[in-house]
Amino acid sequence: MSDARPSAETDPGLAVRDLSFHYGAKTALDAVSFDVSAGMFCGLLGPNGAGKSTLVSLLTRLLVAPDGEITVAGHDLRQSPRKALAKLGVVFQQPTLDLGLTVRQNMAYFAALHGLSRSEVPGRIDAALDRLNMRDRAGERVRDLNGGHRRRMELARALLHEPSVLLLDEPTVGLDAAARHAITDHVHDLAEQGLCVLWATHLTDEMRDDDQLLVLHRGQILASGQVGRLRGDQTLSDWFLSRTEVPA
Ligand SMILES: Nc1ncnc2c1ncn2[C@@H]1O[C@H](COP(=O)(O)OP(=O)(O)OP(=O)(O)O)[C@@H](O)[C@H]1O
Repeated sequence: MSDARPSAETDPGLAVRDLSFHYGAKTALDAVSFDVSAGMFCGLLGPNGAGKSTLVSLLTRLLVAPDGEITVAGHDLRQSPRKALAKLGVVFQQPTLDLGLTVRQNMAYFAALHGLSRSEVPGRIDAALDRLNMRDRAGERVRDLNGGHRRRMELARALLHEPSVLLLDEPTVGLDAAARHAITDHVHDLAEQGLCVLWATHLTDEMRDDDQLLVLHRGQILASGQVGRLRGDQTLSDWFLSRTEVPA
């Protein structure tokens, strides 16, 4: 019988199967399964303690689960971690930029960490900055950028090694409304260009009706599907609260 699972060449998305994780006796994730395809913007929404950070840590291999399977662009994270992580771009919740270096220097440093060859680095940096409309900032020190531009730079940096899956952990924390809007728009554009996007948040207004949504609650997937279909006539916020709120 042939293996019906998509290969790395045909599946640029993210697949999670039966993923469980426990901190001692505490279950943080309980048999979580989902898929995010190429070109899809998928929100991962969950109240405090739902298990989002644990899931992000497992996807980035900061934690390793004894049970379950994570596949990035067709590569099994446990069996082929290098290949899988080479296809994953990550924007962590806490900024990880050197404020004293310029945008280009920060990106060049990251490119070196990824093992990109010297000759291809300038072109990759320009291309990634262009995608975020940040090329004119390349020579500025990060210290002189506002919060929104710093986040945009981190996003450009996450694209340097041309990942097919982009993972963002509450990427708008600490930004004002305009910057939040801009980052959300940029990442939706990236999904439209074909990236597979998983966006962890607890802010319902960052989601659009045609986005996909995973609701994580107490370590389990409580609901999944297209935002507009899930929320029906309710606001997403009301719909989400009605399912996840703990009665007073
Ligand atoms: N190091 C740890 N030791 C024990 N329990 C933990 C640890 N880290 C997380 N937990 C528990 O695991 C569960 C999931 O936590 P996690 O941080 O993944 O949730 P979260 O959705 O990211 O929440 P938040 O939005 O508050 O960061 C929670 O019940 C939490 O208390």
